[in-house]
Formats: sequence, C-alpha cells, structure tokens
Amino acid sequence: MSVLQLQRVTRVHGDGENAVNALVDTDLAIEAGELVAIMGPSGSGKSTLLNLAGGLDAPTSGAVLVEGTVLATLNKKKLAALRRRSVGYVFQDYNLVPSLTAAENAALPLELDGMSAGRARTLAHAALEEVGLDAKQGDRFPDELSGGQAQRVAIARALIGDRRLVLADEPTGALDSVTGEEVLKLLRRRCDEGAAGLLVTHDARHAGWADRVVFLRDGRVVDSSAPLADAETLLEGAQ
Ligand SMILES: Nc1ncnc2c1ncn2[C@@H]1O[C@H](COP(=O)(O)OP(=O)(O)OP(=O)(O)O)[C@@H](O)[C@H]1O
Repeated sequence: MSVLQLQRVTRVHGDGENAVNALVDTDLAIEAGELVAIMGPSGSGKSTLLNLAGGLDAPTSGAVLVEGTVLATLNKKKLAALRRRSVGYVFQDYNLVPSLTAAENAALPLELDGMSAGRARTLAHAALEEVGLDAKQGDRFPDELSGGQAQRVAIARALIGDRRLVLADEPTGALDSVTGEEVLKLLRRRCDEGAAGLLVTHDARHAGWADRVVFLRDGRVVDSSAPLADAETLLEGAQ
C-alpha cells in the first residue's frame, strides 16, 4: 500500500471569475522508503499539493489517501488524529512555539496525542539527539537557537513518534547551504528508514536527494523523472 496517494485530485481556489485551478487531475503515489521532490515555477500548485497531502486542505474533486485511508471520509477529530500520528510537517519558518523549549516543542505532538509528559520528553530528547542536538540544546528556547538548530528541532518534531509521511515545504529556505544539506540528509535518512517523504524545493541540487522529481506547471504534472540528471534541464525548460 502506498503511504500517500492522490487520485485524480483537482483543487479550485475561489469561484466564478476568480476561480483558480491550483491543481488539476493529479495522480501521485509515494511508497514507504521513497523521497519525492516537487518542483515547478511560482504558482504552479506545489504548496496546494502539499497541503492536500497533509489533510490541511481538501480537494474539489478526486481523493487523497494516507496509508490507505481516504481523508475525506474522516470527521474533523479523526482527521486531526491521523495528521498527528501519521504526518509530519517541516515548514520553511520552523513554526516552533516560542514559549516552549526545543524538547517541549519536539514532544508536543506526542503530548497532544495523550502521551504522558515524562515519556514524551524522553522520546523528544532521543529525537533531538538523532538530529544532532544534545540535552543542553534541548533545554533552550527557540530564540536561543541558530536557524539551523531551530530547523533541526522542527525536523525532530516532524519525525517523532514514527510518522510515516513527512511533508517538507522548502525546509532549507532560511538556512545556509551547508546546514541546508544536513537537513536534507536527515530527511533522506528517515525515508531510507521507511518513511515516505514529499519535498517542495526550487533547488535542483536539493531535489538531487530525492528518488524522483515531479514537475508541476499550472497545476498539472508536466514531467516526472528520476533525479536529477534531468531536473536542471526541466528547470531550464520552465524559464
Ligand atoms: N487560498 C487561496 N485562494 C485563492 N487562490 C489561491 C489560494 N492558494 C493558492 N492560490 C492560487 O493557486 C495557485 C497555486 O498556488 P500554490 O501556492 O499552490 O503554488 P506554489 O507552486 O506553491 O507557488 P510558490 O512557489 O510561489 O509558493 C496560484 O495561482 C495561487 O495564486
């Protein structure tokens, strides 16, 4: 079973004269162990696709399945539970809670899911260690961390509790290139360990970490390739 499946998914934003076909008739399947990069010009539908994949938005038609469950069949509560347990997000701006320490931020999804604070904190420290942050750094607040450290915390939070689907929207956007590569390595490793990953990126070198690249234009998949011998070529085609 695919971890993520989009079946003929269309998403129209707005209506009447203002309707925008953000995503049109899109099919996509991502298996466990696979990292797929989404590339395409601004406005081509990348974020729309990612939001649909994570159940943050619903399609106008077609179906989104996570681990075999059609998201549209879930009520709000069940959808929220599935998102917490199965889906991890990494955003460009980290989205850390400023009043919580790094470890508390990483533990948050587990605590929201009903795990005891102590156990969640233990797992959070292990998850932080996995991304290269020690206990001392785990006790710092977001504004005491560098950009790279904050993004590691965001990744630890996205991966904690064995989430099977990891969605990353330009996760390296605010980082220098060395730190950015490290973040991608972590994502790659997690996929090698069995997660399915979807990475939105403008950078062909970053897409090089993926097993496949899906290229969007005007809400449609225009090409899908193995990496990235071809991504540079695809990008050139888009200009
Ligand atoms: N909430 C919304 N209401 C109306 N139009 C929207 C909304 N969200 C996205 N759009 C439109 O849908 C299209 C696809 O947008 P989307 O953000 O998915 O593209 P993108 O490829 O992620 O762009 P970027 O690289 O600039 O982030 C664009 O034309 C955008 O203006």
